[in-house]
Amino acid sequence: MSVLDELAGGLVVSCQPLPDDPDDPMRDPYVQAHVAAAVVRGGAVAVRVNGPDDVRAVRAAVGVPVIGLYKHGTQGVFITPTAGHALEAARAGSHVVAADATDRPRPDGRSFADTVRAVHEQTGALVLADVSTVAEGVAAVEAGADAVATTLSGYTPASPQIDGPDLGLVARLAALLPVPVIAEGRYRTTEQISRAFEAGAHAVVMGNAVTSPLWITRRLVPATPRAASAPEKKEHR
Ligand SMILES: CC(=O)N[C@H](C=O)[C@@H](O)[C@H](O)[C@H](O)COP(=O)(O)O
Repeated sequence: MSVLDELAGGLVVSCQPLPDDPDDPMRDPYVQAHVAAAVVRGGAVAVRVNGPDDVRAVRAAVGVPVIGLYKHGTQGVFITPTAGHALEAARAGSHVVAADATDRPRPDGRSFADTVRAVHEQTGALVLADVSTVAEGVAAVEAGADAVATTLSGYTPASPQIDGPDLGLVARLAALLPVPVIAEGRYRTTEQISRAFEAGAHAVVMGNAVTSPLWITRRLVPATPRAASAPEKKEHR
């Protein structure tokens, strides 16, 4: 049985600190290991984790598959941008390595296929292609990806800039591709999860809406009167 079979019909939870806030107090492998253990206790069938240190800590804390990535930078191709990052994520204990498979230029000028080849030849991990369009999904499978995720729809110029998840992309990829299609990106509600499975998703990934108190609180606070009148922010410890 492939490790991807363990994800079938389930909820995957992404346990990551906020990429755009270097001071997110959740940026700590010990913390992420506990977050991962909690979501697994809640029923998550797998977890998605960023960086070798967090992958190692989470791998030791949970018994479900770990989808590891290794972000480098915040612009352009930054989710596991090179084969070197992918190999580090795999060697830290990822069962599946997620990497950007969009058609944008990669920082080392190499291809997504090079990353797939390196991971398959040098480790036992599978490769999950994070894409933003149908064409990128098709190309990722031709390059050898074991599964495709809609993670980057909404984050590239070629994809629709919508507030909610790109359910249309899930449906089109699921109808076309011979590999599992994973729905990811801006899933917030149980209804969206159901609609992704109806569209043919193999699994659904939820991140910030489950695992980032910073992200969740920042979305709630603007609804309070205090937010409108707040003078300067004081921190009480
Ligand atoms: C675009 C990008 O960098 N996505 C990253 C991928 O690993 C994460 O920052 C997201 O939190 C993750 O994809 C889950 O998505 P959401 O938090 O929307 O449920």
